[in-house]
Amino acid sequence: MSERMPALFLDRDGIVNVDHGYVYRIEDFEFVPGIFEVCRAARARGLALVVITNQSGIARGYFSAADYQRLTTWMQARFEAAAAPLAGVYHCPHHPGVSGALGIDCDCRKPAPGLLLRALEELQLDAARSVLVGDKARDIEAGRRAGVARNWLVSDEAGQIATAQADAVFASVSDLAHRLAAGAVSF
Ligand SMILES: O=P(O)(O)OC[C@@H](O)[C@H]1O[C@@H](OP(=O)(O)O)[C@@H](O)[C@@H](O)[C@@H]1O
Ligand SMILES: [Mg+2]
Ligand SMILES: [Zn+2]
Repeated sequence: MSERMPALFLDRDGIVNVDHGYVYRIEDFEFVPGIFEVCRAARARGLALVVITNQSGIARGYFSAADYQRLTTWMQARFEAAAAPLAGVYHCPHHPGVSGALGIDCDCRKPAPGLLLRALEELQLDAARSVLVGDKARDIEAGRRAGVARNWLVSDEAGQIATAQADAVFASVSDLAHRLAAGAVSF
């Protein structure tokens, strides 16, 4: 039996790309500075890269599942081209506050741990050696509930670390990239 790999779980909006609000068009998808450096550092340490994202814009009718998939396919190609291939991308299309089939109280919308638990199982990942990077308290909570060992918050809001119960806080993704390069923090 092969050994489970550790992972770097990445929130999407706010960590991979600038959160302009329910982004679904390629032309609105702006990579956050430093994200590829962080991902290459993780790959160099043997971590699989997995994106975990709430996409309630689908349930809300702001964009379609096909729109989401088109952007995701393009994003995956950009990661490949940056020598940081993604092992998986998991999304929650639901929102409990809307009508329709996707208007459910699901187990995958963060802070619920469902997407992480699915990725851990399907990709045979080791939560105890994994790291999650998110920009919201709900990302940190999902990571903790899934048993991810280290849950890091990127936030420029003072006081967020205590509220979010994060294991570390970074002012920006490029701040994290610089600290990794300097050896001040490691995967
Ligand atoms: O950060 P991740 O999980 O990758 O994705 C978040 C997005 O789905 C959107 O989530 C929304 O929150 P609500 O889903 O409406 O609560 C808002 O925060 C939007 O600005 C944001 O674009
Ligand atoms: Mg986010
Ligand atoms: Zn869901």
